[in-house]
Amino acid sequence: MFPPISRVALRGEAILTQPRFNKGTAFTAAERKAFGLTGKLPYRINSLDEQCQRAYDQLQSQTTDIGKNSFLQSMKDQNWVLFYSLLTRHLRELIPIIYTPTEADAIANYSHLFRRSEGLYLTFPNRDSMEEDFLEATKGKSVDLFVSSDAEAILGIGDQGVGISAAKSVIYSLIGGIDPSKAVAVTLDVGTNNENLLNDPLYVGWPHERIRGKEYDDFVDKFVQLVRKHFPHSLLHFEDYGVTNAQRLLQRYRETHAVFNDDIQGTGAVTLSTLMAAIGVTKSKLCDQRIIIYGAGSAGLGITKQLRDAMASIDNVPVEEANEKFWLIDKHGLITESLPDVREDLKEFVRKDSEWKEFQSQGDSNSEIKLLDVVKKIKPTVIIGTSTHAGGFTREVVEAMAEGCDRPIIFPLSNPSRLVEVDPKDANDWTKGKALLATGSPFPPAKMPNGKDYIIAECNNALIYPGLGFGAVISQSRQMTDTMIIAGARRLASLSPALKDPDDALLPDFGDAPSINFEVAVAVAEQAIEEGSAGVDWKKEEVREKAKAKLWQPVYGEYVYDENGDR
Ligand SMILES: NC(=O)c1ccc[n+]([C@@H]2O[C@H](COP(=O)([O-])OP(=O)(O)OC[C@H]3O[C@@H](n4cnc5c(N)ncnc54)[C@H](O)[C@@H]3O)[C@@H](O)[C@H]2O)c1
Ligand SMILES: O=C(O)C[C@H](O)C(=O)O
Ligand SMILES: [Mg+2]
Repeated sequence: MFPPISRVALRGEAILTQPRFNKGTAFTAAERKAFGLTGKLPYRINSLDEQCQRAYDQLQSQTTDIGKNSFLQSMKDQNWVLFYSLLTRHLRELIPIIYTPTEADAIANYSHLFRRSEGLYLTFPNRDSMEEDFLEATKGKSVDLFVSSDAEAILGIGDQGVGISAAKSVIYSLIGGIDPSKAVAVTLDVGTNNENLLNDPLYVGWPHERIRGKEYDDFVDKFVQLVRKHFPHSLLHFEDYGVTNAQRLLQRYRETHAVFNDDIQGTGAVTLSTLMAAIGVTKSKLCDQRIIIYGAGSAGLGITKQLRDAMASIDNVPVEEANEKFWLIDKHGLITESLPDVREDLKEFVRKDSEWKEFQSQGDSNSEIKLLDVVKKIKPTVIIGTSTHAGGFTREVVEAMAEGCDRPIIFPLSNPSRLVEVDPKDANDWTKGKALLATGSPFPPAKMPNGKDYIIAECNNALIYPGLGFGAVISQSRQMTDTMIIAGARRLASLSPALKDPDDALLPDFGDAPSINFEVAVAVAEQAIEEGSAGVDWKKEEVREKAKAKLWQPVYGEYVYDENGDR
C-alpha cells in the first residue's frame, strides 16, 4: 500500500527538523495533536499541492541557477516529500538545476555554499573509527543503496576533494523509485591534490594530499567490507573515482557484491542505447561501425567495452574482431603500440604502429597522431567525446567526418555543458543537418535545413543508472552482471523516439525519465531472475507488478505516534 502509515517516535521540534518525516503545514489536526505540534505551526493546514505552489514561487525569486540549487538543497534539508514532489512536478526544468550542469558549480563551491552535512563522511585520518561511524550513520536503517565517491574526477572538473555522492543519490529517488531513507550518500575523503582547495581556509574536507597505494586500497576495502557485512543485499555505487582507481575497484569487487561504477558501466549502457537508436536510423549493424573514442579515461573505456561486448553478444562477432572497430585517442593522440605509458586496461585496443607509419617520425615528440589524422584515414561512422576537451571536435574534424559517411554519428559527452567537444548546433550546421547527435548535458534543439527542430538527445547516465540500480535492488541481485546491464540498455534503446521518426531525438526526453527508468528496472530484474543472479523467487511475469509496488513516491502518508517507531 502506498502511501504507507508510518509509526514515528519523534515529537515536537524533533519531527519538524527531521526531513524524512517533516510535513510542515501539511501535518493534519490529528497529527498536530499526537506529535505535540499544535502550538508549533501556524493555523492553516496545507495540501502538498499548495506547499509545492508556494515553494515553486519562492524558487522563482532566485535569479541564478546556483541560487536555485542552494534553495533546493535547503528544501531537501527540511522536507523530503516536498523537495521530491516539487522536482517531480517540474522535472524537465529542475533536473539541470540539481544535477548536471549546475551541480558541477555547486560542487566546485561546496565549501563556500556548505550549510548542513548529509550522508556519511568517512575521512582517512578518522579511519580507526570507521566501523563506529558507519554503524552510527546506518543505525536502525535497512539500507538498499550506498552511493560513494572519493571525488577525484568530478564530471570534467577534476579533483574536488568532497562532493557528488548526494546529488547522484537524489536522482535514484527522484527518477529511480528508491526510498531516500534506504539510501546513504558516502563521501570517502582521502585528501585532495587540488591546490586551490588546499589553500582555501574555508575548505571543509581533509586538507592533505591524496592518499595513494596500499593505504588508499586498505581504506576503501575497509568501507566495502562494512557494506558487505552489514548490508549484503545492498547495491554499492561508485561515482567519479579517478581513472587509476575506477576500473581496478570495479574488477576487485564485482564478483563478491552488487557493485556498479556509473562512469564506466552507466555511461557505457546509455551510450549503447543511444548508438543502437542511431544505427536504427542509418539501418546498419553495430559491428559495421568504425568508432573513435576521444578521451580514453573511465567513461571512454567503459563505453568502448560496453559497445565491444554488445557487438559480440548481439552481432555474434568474436571479441578480437570487435576490438578492431575502435580507435582510442587520448591526450597524446591515437593509442598505438609505441606510445609510452599506456594503461594496462587499454592494451586490448592499442592500434598497430605498422598501420600508422606515415604519421610517426622517429624521435619527434610532436609526432602524435591527432584526431583529424585518424578521421581522415579511417573514415569513422561514430565519434564519441569523453575527453573534457572543450571544442575538441573542430569544424575541420566534423566536416572531414561528414565527407566519409552519410549520417555521421557524433556524441560529444563531456560534462558540464562548457566542456562539450562540440556544440551540437555547430555539428548540425557543419553537416547540413546530417549528423545524428547526442550530448552529456542538456542543449537546446538545433535547426534542420527544412526548418524543423532537431532535438538533441541527452546521453547522460542518469537516464539509465537509476533503473539499473532499482532493478538490481528489487531483485536483490548478488551482482550487477554485464547481461543485466545489456538488458537495461536494450530496453532503453527500444524506447527511442527515433525508431518511429528518424528525425526525432535518439533518446526519450528527460521529462519522462521516471517511466523510462522503470522500464529499464523491469528489464534488469527480469534478466537477473532468468540468469539466476536474483535473490527473490519471483516469476518473470510478476516482475512488473512487484516493481510497481516497491516504487517510492513523494506523497505524505499518515503518521501514528509510537515510541518504538522510526526516528
Ligand atoms: N554523459 C555522461 O553520462 C558522462 C558519463 C561519464 C563521464 N562523462 C564525461 O566524460 C568526461 C570524462 O570523464 P571520465 O570520468 O572518463 O574522466 P577521466 O579523467 O577518467 O577521463 C578523461 C580522459 O580524457 C583524456 N584527455 C584529456 N584531455 C584530452 C584531449 N585534449 N584529447 C583527448 N583526450 C584527452 C584524459 O587523459 C583522460 O584519459 C567528463 O567530462 C565527464 O563529465 C559523461
Ligand atoms: O554526472 C553526470 O552528469 C554524468 C557523469 O556521471 C559524469 O561524470 O559526467
Ligand atoms: Mg560521473
